[in-house]
Amino acid sequence: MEFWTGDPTAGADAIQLSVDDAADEIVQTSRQQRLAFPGDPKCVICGRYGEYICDQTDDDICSLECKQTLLDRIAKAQSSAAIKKVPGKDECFYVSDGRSESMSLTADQTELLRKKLGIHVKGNSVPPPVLSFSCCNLHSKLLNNVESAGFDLPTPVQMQAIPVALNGRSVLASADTGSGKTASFLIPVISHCAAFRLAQNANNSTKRPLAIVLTPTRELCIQVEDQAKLLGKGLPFKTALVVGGDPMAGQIHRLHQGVELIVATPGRLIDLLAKHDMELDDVTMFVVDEVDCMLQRGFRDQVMQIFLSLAQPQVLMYSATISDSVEKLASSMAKDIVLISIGQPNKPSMAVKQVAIWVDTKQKKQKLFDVLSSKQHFDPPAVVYVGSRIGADLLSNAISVSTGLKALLIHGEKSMKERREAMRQFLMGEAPVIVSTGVLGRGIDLLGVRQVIVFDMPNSIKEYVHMIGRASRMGVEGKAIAFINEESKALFPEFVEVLKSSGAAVPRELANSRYSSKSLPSSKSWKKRKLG
Ligand SMILES: Nc1ncnc2c1ncn2[C@@H]1O[C@H](COP(=O)(O)OP(=O)(O)OP(=O)(O)O)[C@@H](O)[C@H]1O
Repeated sequence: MEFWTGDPTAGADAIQLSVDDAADEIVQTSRQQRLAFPGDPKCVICGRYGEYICDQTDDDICSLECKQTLLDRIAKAQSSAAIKKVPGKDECFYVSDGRSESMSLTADQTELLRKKLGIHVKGNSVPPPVLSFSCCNLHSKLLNNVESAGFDLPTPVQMQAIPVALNGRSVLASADTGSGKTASFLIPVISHCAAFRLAQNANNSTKRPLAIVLTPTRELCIQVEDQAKLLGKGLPFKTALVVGGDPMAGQIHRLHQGVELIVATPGRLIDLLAKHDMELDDVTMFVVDEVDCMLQRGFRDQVMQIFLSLAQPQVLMYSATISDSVEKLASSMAKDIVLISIGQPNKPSMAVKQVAIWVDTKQKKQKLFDVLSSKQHFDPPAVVYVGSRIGADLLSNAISVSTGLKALLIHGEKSMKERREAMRQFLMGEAPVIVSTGVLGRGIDLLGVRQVIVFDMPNSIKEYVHMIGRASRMGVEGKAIAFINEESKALFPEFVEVLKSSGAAVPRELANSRYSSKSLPSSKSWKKRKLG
C-alpha cells in the first residue's frame, strides 16, 4: 500500500508510513524516483512514477520534494488569487455564459488578481481570468480529462487565455517555458470541436477538420497530438498527425476518415494540400505554437499560405518569447486580438539555475566530459545542445567513448523511426544523455530532465531561453550549463543581461569583453571617434 501522511516541512521524522511500507525508504527528491512506465500513476508535478498519494490533496506524487512543490503551488495560487479561498467546484468567479449562479469578478478584483499573478493584457473588454477549470463551462468529459491529467488548478496563462479563447477571441500569448501553454490552447480547441460535432445533425456524415495546430518540429507535433488525445478522450474529437518523415498515404487515410483536429508541421501540410483535395472550409480555429519561430523567415510563408486558405479563423498564437515584429504581424492576422503576457517577457524561467562557463572552442569537448564524469556537476538525464548535425553525430560518439555513458542522438537528418526510438529510449531512462540540435530546443516536454548543457550557443538568446527551459517544467527546479566564448560575441550584451537578471554569475572573460557592452558604438562611429 502506498500512502503517507504528515507535514513535509517537519522533515522525515514527521512522516508516518503504513505498516507494509514502514521498512521502505521514502524517496526524498524527484531525481531519486524512477521514470513512469506506461500505465503507471504519474507524479502530478514532475511526471515520474507517482509512488505515493499526497495526504492533503489525493494527488499522485513521486517524492517528498514534489509533495512540497505541490503544496507550495497550491498555497501560492490561493494567496495569489487575492481572494480568501480557492473556489470550490460549483463556486465560480468567472462565468462565461451567465448560466451559473455564482459571482463574477469585479473590475477591481480582476485588476488585483492579474497584478498578483503577473498577468498583463492588451485588448478590448478582455474577460477576467478564471480560478478553476470548473468555471469554464466545459463539457463534463473534458473537465474529467483535465482532472485526470492532474491539472487541478489552471496555471496563470491558462487562467487568462482559456476564457479569452472560449469567448471566440484571437490570442497572442507569451509565458514562461513549461508553464502549461499547450493545454491553454488545446482546452478551447477541444471544447469548440466537441460542441460543434455534438450540435451537428447526426445524419450529417461530413466530418471536415475544424481546427489546425501548427508547430515547428515533428517531435512537438507528436507531443501536442498526444496531449490532445488525452484531453479529448470520450468526446467526438479525433486527431490527425501530419508531419514529414511518416508516409503520407496513412495521413491521408486518417484525414478521410474524418477528424476534428490536424496537428501539423507547415511543410508537410502544404505538401499534402497541394497533392490532395482537402476541404478546410470548416476550420475555424488556427493555432500557431512557438509563434515567434513560425513567423520568421523559413516558416513564415508556409504559415501564411495555410492561414490564407482558411476563412478568417480564430487565431491562437503562443510562445515563451515574442518580439515586437512578431506581435505586429500576429496582430495583423486577427481582428480584435487579445495580447496576454505572463511575468517578464522573453526571460528564462527563474526555476532554471544557470551557470555560464567560458571555454575556448578547442577545450569544449574536454570540459563536457569533465562535467559528465563529475558526480557533483552531472545531474542525469541531461540534454546536450549542439549547433550542427555533424557536430551532434561526432559528439554523441565521443561522449560514449570518453565517458562510457550511453549518449543518444537526435537531429533533423535522422529518420522518423530513429527519432521516435531515440525519444522513447531517453524518456524510458535507457540513457542518461541525449545530444540534440535545435529539434528538441522548443516546446518539448522532457519530463524528468533537470539538466541542460548548451555545448554550442544558439544564434539568438531567445533560442537559448527555450533550450534551457527543457530543464524545468511547471516551476520545478532545473540546471543549465552554457559554454560561451568569443565565437558568440554577437550574443554577449543580451546574454550578460539574461544572466544578471536571473542572478547568475557572469564569467570574468565575458564581463570584461568589449563586446558585452550594450552601448558599444558601431565600428564606424568607433573609428570616427578615434580619429577625431
Ligand atoms: N494546470 C496544470 N496543472 C499541472 N500540470 C500542468 C498544468 N498544465 C500543464 N501542466 C503540465 O506542465 C508541463 C508543461 O506544460 P507545457 O508543455 O504545455 O508547457 P509550455 O508552456 O508549452 O512550455 P514550452 O514553452 O517549453 O513549450 C506538462 O507536463 C503539462 O502536462
